[in-house]
Amino acid sequence: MTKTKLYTLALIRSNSNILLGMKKRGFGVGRWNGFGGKVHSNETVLEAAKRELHEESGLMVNELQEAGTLRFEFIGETEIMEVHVFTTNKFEGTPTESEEMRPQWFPISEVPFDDMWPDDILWFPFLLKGQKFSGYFKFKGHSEILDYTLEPEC
Ligand SMILES: NNC(=O)c1cnc2ccc(F)cc2c1N
Repeated sequence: MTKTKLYTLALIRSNSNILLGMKKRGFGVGRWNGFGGKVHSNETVLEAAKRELHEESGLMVNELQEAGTLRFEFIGETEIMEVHVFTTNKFEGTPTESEEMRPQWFPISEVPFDDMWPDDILWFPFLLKGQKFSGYFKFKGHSEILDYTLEPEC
């Protein structure tokens, strides 16, 4: 019986740059990620996105734009990850390394897809165009996408 669990993912932009975090430990370690994590039972998805962003990067935001929704299935696991993706270019503070993440700005033209989750190169174009999206990815392990769907959402 599959169970869906809610997660957040925030991508922060500044002019022609995007902020990514090198995951220093745990799930996704060694990859450049957006900032996010699990949604707690006592908070909304938006509250969780703001909390996780601050915990992982030190940045504070008043508002986040909904960018899309991604669902991830991993072969052999019963949990479906439902990841709510947000973005903004309005933030306060300076990106600061945490125990989890080492933040770094990248020019949009130099996003290090080779060192990111393999789905990113597929949906980043929607994010960068401001086109909302919805995707589903079936993973075998953490690096092989067996199949996927990805479409624009109005
Ligand atoms: N910037 N992209 C991410 O942070 C990202 C992308 N894809 C994923 C797929 C499965 C998963 F468990 C996590 C991610 C993820 N953090």
